[in-house]
Amino acid sequence: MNIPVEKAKPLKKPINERFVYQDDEVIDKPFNWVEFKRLLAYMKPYARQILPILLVMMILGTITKLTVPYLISLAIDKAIAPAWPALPSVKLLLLITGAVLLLYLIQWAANTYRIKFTNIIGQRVIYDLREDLFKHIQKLSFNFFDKRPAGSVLVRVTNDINSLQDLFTNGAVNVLIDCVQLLGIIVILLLINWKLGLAVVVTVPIMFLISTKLRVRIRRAWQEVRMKNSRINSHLNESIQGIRVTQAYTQEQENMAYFDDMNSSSKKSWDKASAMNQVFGPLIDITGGFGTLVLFWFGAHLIQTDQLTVGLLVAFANYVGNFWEPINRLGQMYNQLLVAMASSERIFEFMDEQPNIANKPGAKVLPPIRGDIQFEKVVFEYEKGRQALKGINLSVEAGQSIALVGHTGSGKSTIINLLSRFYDITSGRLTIDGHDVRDVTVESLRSQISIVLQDTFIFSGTIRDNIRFGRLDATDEEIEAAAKAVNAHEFIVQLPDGYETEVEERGGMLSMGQRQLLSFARALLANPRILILDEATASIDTETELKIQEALQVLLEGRTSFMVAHRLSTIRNADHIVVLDHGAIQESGNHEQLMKKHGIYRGLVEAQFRFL
Ligand SMILES: Nc1ncnc2c1ncn2[C@@H]1O[C@H](COP(=O)(O)OP(=O)(O)OP(=O)(O)O)[C@@H](O)[C@H]1O
Repeated sequence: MNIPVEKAKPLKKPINERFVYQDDEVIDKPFNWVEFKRLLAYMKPYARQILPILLVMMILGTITKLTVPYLISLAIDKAIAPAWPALPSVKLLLLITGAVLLLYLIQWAANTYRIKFTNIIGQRVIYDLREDLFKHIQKLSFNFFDKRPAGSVLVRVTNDINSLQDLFTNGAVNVLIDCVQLLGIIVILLLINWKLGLAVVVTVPIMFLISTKLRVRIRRAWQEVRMKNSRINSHLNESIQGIRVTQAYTQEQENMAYFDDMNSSSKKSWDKASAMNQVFGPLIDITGGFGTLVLFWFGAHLIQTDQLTVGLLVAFANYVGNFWEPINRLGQMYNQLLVAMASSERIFEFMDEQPNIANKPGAKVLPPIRGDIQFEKVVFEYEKGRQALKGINLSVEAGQSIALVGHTGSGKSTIINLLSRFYDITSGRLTIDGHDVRDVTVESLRSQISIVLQDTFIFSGTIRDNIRFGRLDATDEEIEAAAKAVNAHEFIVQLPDGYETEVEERGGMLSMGQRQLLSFARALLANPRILILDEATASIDTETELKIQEALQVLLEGRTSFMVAHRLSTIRNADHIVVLDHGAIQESGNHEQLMKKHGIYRGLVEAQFRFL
């Protein structure tokens, strides 16, 4: 019988290949002393105040902890077993019990304060680190962000700093305590009975080896879990940001399948890691049990041969019980340290990144400018060998309005990026009032230029705060005056709380036009000599456009302005229209002059007219 063979479906691109998320997790890193010292330097400012207290608490805690087993051995040998002739045994027992109680109390107090101060140091260090990192990232130039997805920057400020938090709040000080405790126990064991001490101490390296080896594997397994979770986060972030596009193209199923894939892979690695974790406990117990076996077997022999008392054997067992704890923790700490080192490496990598655009030594403060701008044979490359601007010559007088026109990718945004010195030109010269932009401080240059971008960025906060972003010391009256001047006041007062209305990040509740008017008010408040508008009127309705046109007149008044606009109707009144093509100026002049030329500009205007 012929069974019909189902025709193979054409292979779709596997969904796993659709989304590629960079793994921002370094699985294994050798210990790096230089970085470790750099990390410890963050503790320095607090070391003098807090470290001595910590040390005292640590020593107190350890001494009290290690004295208790010895007192118990005394109770057994001197009070319980044979009565001491000098003192009635009950009295001695009571005395010892009181002493033990007191010691426990001191130990409790010392530990409480130690934990409190460790947390204080840890939190302060993390606060400083996070602050330093954020401050530094804010200074980095555009080309740094061009190279990295926002998610990867975010992960370093959050996840990596958090993984250091563990090290500073629990780790660093506990290592010290554990080392002191371990050393103390070894000395006491050898003092009580060196033979038995040696027999027990020999098991330590075995225990340490098992603990470290196994923990390395467990750590890797958990790192894999973290890596997979981090991918889920990236996908989640992308999915939420792009939810409108996903729904518009009905890609929910595909997205779900991909998410499912990642989710189950994360679950699998979690199962694996947790299974390994479960092996660890019993294994340590078995080794510990083996140590105890040696202790009692050899201890019993020593008691029989009168080399040890019962009380001392109990004390021994007690010390040995306290012995595994620090060893176990030290192994754990070592792993934690390696993870923290990987994180700190990534953090310091960012901190060492130098902003490309920095004040050169001896840079002057740009005095208040008039607004004359000169581009002299300006060449610019984002990437070496690929010229985005090919020798631009442009002379702009103070107060003139310049419109930049051209096909997509012709270099319009690049020109305005260079004006604010977001990038440095590759060759040529760019001057403002005769000052080369590279010779003046970045702050003094940018404070005299305002930029209004097409995708106006609205920060979460009130409407008032968002306008005030233009000049932080502006009064409420100045803010409202600016809003009135650009026709924004009218819509603001209609909002539920007027100027105090809280807008979500990116201004989701405002329309495009409203966002634009807000950013005009922000720019007007800053009162810059040079104003840059990037496609400011691209996507709004005619009525809002009229309002924006009016606002623009107010905004442009008396300033040098650069306007990038795709709607050519909005730039008809510009003093000078510059037509760019493939990074070079092809035509320039005012609207009438360019229309007469029958060149690119006229072509663009006619094309738009036909389209309308
Ligand atoms: N950050 C960047 N890194 C590398 N190349 C870039 C970068 N930004 C722009 N370019 C390239 O530089 C050229 C000019 O881009 P620019 O953004 O100035 O064009 P534009 O005229 O403003 O285009 P549009 O009208 O589409 O905004 C393009 O070829 C673009 O691919």
